[in-house]
Amino acid sequence: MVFHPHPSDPFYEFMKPPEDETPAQKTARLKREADAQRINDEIDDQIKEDRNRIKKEREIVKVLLLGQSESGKSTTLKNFRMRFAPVEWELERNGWRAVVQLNIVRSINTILKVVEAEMNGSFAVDSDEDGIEVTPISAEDIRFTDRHQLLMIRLAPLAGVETELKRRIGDGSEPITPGSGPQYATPFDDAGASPAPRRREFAVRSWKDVLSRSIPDQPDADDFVTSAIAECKEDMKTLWNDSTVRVTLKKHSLQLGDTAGFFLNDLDRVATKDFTVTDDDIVRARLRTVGIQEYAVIFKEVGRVAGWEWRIFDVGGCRTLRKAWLSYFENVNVIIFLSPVSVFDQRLEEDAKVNRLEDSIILWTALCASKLLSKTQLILFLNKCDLLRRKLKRGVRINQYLPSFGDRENEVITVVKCLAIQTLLDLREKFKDLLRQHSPERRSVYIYATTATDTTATGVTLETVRDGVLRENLAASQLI
Ligand SMILES: Nc1nc2c(ncn2[C@@H]2O[C@H](COP(=O)(O)OP(=O)(O)OP(=O)(O)O)[C@@H](O)[C@H]2O)c(=O)[nH]1
Ligand SMILES: [Mg+2]
Repeated sequence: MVFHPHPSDPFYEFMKPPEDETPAQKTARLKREADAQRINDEIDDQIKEDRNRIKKEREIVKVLLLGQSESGKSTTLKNFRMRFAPVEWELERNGWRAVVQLNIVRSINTILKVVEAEMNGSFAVDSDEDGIEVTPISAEDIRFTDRHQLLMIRLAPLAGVETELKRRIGDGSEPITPGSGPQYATPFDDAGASPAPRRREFAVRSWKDVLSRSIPDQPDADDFVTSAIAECKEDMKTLWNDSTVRVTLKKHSLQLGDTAGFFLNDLDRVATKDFTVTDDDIVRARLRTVGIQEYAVIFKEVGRVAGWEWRIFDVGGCRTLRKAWLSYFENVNVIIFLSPVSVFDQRLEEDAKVNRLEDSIILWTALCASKLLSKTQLILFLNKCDLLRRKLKRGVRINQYLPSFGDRENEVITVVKCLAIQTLLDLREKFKDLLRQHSPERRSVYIYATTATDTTATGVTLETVRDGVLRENLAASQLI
């Protein structure tokens, strides 16, 4: 609507039409006024739109998943998406089939390499992608037979299957060697030395690239990879269940059952032509993150809030990739830090000198001390509780590796459950103390004991986390 001032308005004199205006002049004037009004309205709309967008962006919660490699960041992201973005989750389901298949053939090929080295009586520090360190051991107590030779021959095609799967998964994205290059213990440090990585693992820049590629809706039973895996099923089972092979793996300290992407106990189901991927398979499948992945999760209704959006960023946790985290620290609302609790007897893949739990502590301390992150809400997941229990059951103790922990030699805690709880309590206190000592200002941290592969329990934890963030946000906005 064109604005016409009232005769009492001081602008009236300026804006009133000339008295001798011809009909043509009047038409032109009215058009000019209408054009001016339209432009005005467009500018008003744009301002309104910008205001709404800025308001909405302020309401979007920016969440970073941080932690060392294999701490469970991507698995936590999968849980978020499974629980709160079920439609997209379903669309991606079949894309994970190839990742599970790659996990299977990699485990088998790893076993084959160790067995082969053992059969040859040789030892080698393998520098290829698996980086299996085969140490010399006496061959007397390991007796291989022709049956093993035959198995090796029959399973040899799986090397080609692994290459093909990597080509498919990596095609269009970029297989990278995450363990090489300058290393950063924390994102705030200068580059440290670059020791040779112990094991190199297949990685892609983003799942989106992998999963959005042309993936058939149904398993293709005639596909070369699926057929080859199905044909090798019985031999793979025989290899995995063979007692001589098990002794060999044990001698080389290869705890395959505890490693990422382990599916050898599920071969009857997963090594078949009509294998359909379950939720559990997806959370157990391992695909190392190299690039930073961003996913939006929209909560339909939380209390009285509807359509609340979280932007979740999943980073690569390897030391060579930590510098890249820094550019995501600005305006981050929530950090979910994952510290795997079962790793106290393990060393970093990228630097064999560093104990994995100590690495996690260094990283947590640096994040707590950062001024840039002093307003960020911290949430700590003490993850891989299932593996902690399994390790404790095997008799491995934290104070054998880190003497400052669980220093209660006189205390006899025989029940694994109690020991696990005690270890978790010790760790919780340690992480809390570090926050208290290093945070630039007083703040709290929410700590959860998690097993990210247990999707039911993790789903409940994520709801609690979401509700906690909502409460903190409301409290903060009332303070403002
Ligand atoms: N048993 C067990 N396995 C877990 C748990 N959390 C994660 N995993 C497995 O550990 C492996 C590594 O987890 P990811 O989520 O890929 O680790 P990440 O932190 O994203 O690692 P990067 O991408 O290398 O930084 C996967 O195979 C997961 O299935 C857990 O609580 N228990
Ligand atoms: Mg990851």
